[in-house]
Amino acid sequence: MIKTIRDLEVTGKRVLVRVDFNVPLDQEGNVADDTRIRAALPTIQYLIDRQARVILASHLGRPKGKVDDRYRLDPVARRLSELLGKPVVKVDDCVGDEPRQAIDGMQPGDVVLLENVRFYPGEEKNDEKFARQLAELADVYVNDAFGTAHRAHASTEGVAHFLPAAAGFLMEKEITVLSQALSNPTRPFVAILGGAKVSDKIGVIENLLGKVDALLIGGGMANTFLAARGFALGKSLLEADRVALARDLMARAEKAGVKLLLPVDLVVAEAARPEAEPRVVPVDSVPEEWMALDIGPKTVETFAAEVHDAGTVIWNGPMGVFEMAPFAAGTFGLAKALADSKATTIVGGGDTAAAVEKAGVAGRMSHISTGGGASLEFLEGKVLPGVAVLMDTGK
Ligand SMILES: Nc1ncnc2c1ncn2[C@@H]1O[C@H](COP(=O)(O)OP(=O)(O)O)[C@@H](O)[C@H]1O
Ligand SMILES: O=C(OP(=O)(O)O)[C@H](O)COP(=O)(O)O
Repeated sequence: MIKTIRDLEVTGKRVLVRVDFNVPLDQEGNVADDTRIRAALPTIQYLIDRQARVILASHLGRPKGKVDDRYRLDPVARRLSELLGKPVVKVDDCVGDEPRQAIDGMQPGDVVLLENVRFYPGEEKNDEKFARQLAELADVYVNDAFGTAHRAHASTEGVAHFLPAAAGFLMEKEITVLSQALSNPTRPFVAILGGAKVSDKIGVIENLLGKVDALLIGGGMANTFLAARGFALGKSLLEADRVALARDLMARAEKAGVKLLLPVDLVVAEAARPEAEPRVVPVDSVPEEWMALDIGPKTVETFAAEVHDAGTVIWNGPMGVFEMAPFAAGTFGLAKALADSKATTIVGGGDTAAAVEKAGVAGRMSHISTGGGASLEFLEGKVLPGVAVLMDTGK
């Protein structure tokens, strides 16, 4: 059993809440999709209502252990303040004197947002000293960052060893819904993978092969598989060192009797730019200096047919660079297919959730998970490190 926020005494306490505010930003640096911020509101509001001092911590992007102004959390603080209808104090550091002083000045019910925890290398290394520095800021710890629960980092795992720790409401809800989907999925069980985090997520496929009936691969992920089939992909996003693995996974899928579908046509352009002139080509005709940036209409049709006949669908990773109009049709077409399907539909990932929202069909999904990689690893049957550390061991 996982401990939850209800099991903690929070009134008047300093509560460190790990949230996943890793949200997409627009060209001006403003929050482009606030799904993940809204998803954390029940926990934050619960703590405000109980007169806790709410100290929020998150990462944004992958600044690789260094301060990077592009990944500061100020725009997130502004959006959160609007959503809560009260001030949110943004601190420019996440450990040390500056946060300590801000926290000393807090009244019950106040909210502080710390700076990006990934500005310190100790975060991703799960460095004990850094975890202790975070723990020093608070009396209790709540983890509501389901989207980052598959990472054993200082703010998601390490810190929980040094404070009374429990899951927030979002974390609890995600685990409940995904467990139900996993326990007895209505078949056919179809998984759709796409997006850009290829090396991160390609390993997941091996475990999914034992669970699903069909696997549809699009987006950046598909390029590596198409390369493994021998197609030339021009300048497309492609992980050359994962091509052999892709080939091996396709062989395993065949052995396991899992239907594995790749794109049959692609939307290509000279560059990933909003004003680019896209062209639809069959997978064997990507021009040398061009990039595959979306799945083509024939592929959408094929994927939609699988979704139509499915009992359960999990989808993580956009089918193309949907942020730009010329490359959005594949992702939006698939989103619509899921919305129209009678299947249980579970969509996961920060960008995928944003895409479904942008397509206007978010309300027609069974569940939108705030975690992409996290929901995939959970559905593989893995115990996520950020969850394991919240288990009630009776201590
Ligand atoms: N063919 C492609 N080439 C380059 N980038 C792509 C391609 N297809 C999708 N993407 C990008 O993948 C990103 C999302 O990937 P990822 O982070 O794995 O998804 P999520 O956040 O939903 O888990 C989007 O920003 C999208 O532009
Ligand atoms: O956006 C996230 O994951 P996702 O893209 O798999 O949904 C999480 O915030 C984790 O980020 P990370 O993959 O940089 O560790």
